[in-house]
Amino acid sequence: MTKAPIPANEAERLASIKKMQILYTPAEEVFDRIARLTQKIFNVPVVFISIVADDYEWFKSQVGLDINSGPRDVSICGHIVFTGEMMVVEDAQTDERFFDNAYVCEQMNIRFYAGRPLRNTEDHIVGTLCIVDHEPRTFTEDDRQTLDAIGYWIESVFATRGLSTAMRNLLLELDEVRRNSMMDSLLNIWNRGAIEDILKREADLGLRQKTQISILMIDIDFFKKINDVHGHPVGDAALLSVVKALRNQLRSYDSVGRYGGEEFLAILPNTSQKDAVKLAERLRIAVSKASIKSGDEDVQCTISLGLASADFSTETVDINQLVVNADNALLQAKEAGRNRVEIAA
Ligand SMILES: Nc1nc2c(ncn2[C@@H]2O[C@H](COP(=O)(O)OP(=O)(O)OP(=O)(O)O)[C@@H](O)[C@H]2O)c(=O)[nH]1
Repeated sequence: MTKAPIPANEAERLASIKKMQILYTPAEEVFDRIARLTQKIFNVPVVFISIVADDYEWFKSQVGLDINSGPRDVSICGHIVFTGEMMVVEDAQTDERFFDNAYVCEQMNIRFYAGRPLRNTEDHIVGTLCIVDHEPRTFTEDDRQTLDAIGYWIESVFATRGLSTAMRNLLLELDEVRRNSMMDSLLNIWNRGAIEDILKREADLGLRQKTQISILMIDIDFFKKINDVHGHPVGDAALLSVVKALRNQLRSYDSVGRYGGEEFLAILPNTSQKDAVKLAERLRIAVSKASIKSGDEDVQCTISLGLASADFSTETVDINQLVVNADNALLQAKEAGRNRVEIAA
């Protein structure tokens, strides 16, 4: 196996990645959508957007892969970071650089690989967009141009990535190990401690900037029954499907975290009650339309939502009380029959 050489500007490259606040962050819908679309366009089983860090590579988004990082010294993407060029390996098993690579042979069963370098706004190569097949493939000039265009799109997203100030501030304070410990490992969203921290920061910002804030307490309806009837793995798949539907509708500067087993807290900064109601309805409908496979059966689930809003320009806001209010509204939504949004009094 040929190890990828380390670029001459490695220290600057790593510092530039750090500034992006992208490593060990929750999944972001925009990257996941691009990865899913790439999979459809090329009809490949595996797509990933990797960020190549000091001694590991981490996947910002992945389709068809159940790992989210790997060691850099066996990373094929590391070669692209070094050369800065798109790399196509039509059959990794007959390529002398990769035939005995641990990724190729074991973990990822890579036969075909194409990767396009991804540059950030400071013109550093931070990682790659990769497509992988378990069979050898040919890659035409047209295919190269398509992969290049999608890579360009990801680079534009790097440039305009709209995280909220509260989330950016939290990320700035955390090293990668702590970031990882603040995420829910099953759902790849913030855990309860993190979402509570973000809420406090949003409240501080709201107070300073005299804006409005809305929060949503969201709970899956009759979730116990899904587990009991279809089993825990289908329950897990249902959780993932709900999160996907929520993330699809939420804006990049909204935050969502797992508040309890099947309960989520969404924070909508700069959002009036009127706009939050519309968004909550969109979330409710999106979840009700999603379905999960259980054998031959399609399993559907719904959510109940409690909404609480506050206006920092006209009232003194107790953020803990706001959470209690959203929780009470959620309880009302449950009592009123579920699959509905209730607004806190
Ligand atoms: N599969 C799976 N189940 C979980 C997870 N976390 C919590 N649960 C289950 O979620 C269920 C929650 O059930 P309840 O609190 O009774 O609520 P419910 O059935 O959704 O009923 P309502 O909220 O009243 O509509 C319990 O059976 C938990 O075991 C998880 O990570 N995976």
